[in-house]
Amino acid sequence: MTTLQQAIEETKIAGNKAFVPYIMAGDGGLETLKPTILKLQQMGVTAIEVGIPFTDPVADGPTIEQAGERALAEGVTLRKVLEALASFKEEIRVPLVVMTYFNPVLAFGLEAFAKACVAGGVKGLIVPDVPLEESEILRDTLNPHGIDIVQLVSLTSPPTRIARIAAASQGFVYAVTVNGITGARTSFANDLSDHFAHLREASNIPVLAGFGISTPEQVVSMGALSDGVIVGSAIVTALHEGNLEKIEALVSASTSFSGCPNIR
Ligand SMILES: O=P(O)(O)OC[C@@H](O)[C@@H](O)c1c[nH]c2ccccc12
Repeated sequence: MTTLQQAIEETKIAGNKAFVPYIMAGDGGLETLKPTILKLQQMGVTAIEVGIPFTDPVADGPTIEQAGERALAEGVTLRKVLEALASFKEEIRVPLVVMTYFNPVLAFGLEAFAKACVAGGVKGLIVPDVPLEESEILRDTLNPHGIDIVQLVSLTSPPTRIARIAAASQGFVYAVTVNGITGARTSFANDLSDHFAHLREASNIPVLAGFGISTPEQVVSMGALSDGVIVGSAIVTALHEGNLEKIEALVSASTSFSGCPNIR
């Protein structure tokens, strides 16, 4: 079992759901990266998704796109983020999952990127613009360094594709809960339970739900269908506004499952 999967399984054993916040590295300046990660870890998050700012973030809605623009204006790059992580690696106890588009990785050089990830203590990678069919190169390069490649499943994936993605994904399966881009949503399709039941049946690693989740209530309802949640835009907004109470409320919703029979 990988470190990432292990961290998620531990939340399950404790009767809780995984809570994985997404942050935009360098939003507010690269010097905020360390205090932000340490703060989230202190709040009890399961893992942290560290976003790399990119000029053409095709899967992202306005909240994350704007956070990326702020970080780019601070001169933040993939290399600088990985170097910053390496500088306080010993203090990081939660697994970090880097989320980047493929272009910066290609520009970095795959093997050099893998080594820089190891130096930064990175445990997983999400590259949304590399489809399953092209993802072997990532696994071949990163797996020997102990880094998982997390795959995304969309709501519209047919069952045969869901099975292939679930089998290839490592650490966890990222179940995208909406059709479209990242960003807070007020409602979701109401037929998600069949989709999640099928996905969990097809996966022998945890299934986490992400996209659109922005309130404690949504953490609870999506957590009930899955092994945990990923929250991006709502966290990015709360960090930008310095609203730590909002983050605490979201995290504590993921632990409200204690004592409930585990539905899996
Ligand atoms: O922002 P949201 O709607 O809470 O969605 C999570 C998301 O931000 C994070 O996982 C993410 C940010 N950018 C992405 C691009 C693709 C896949 C996932 C992501």
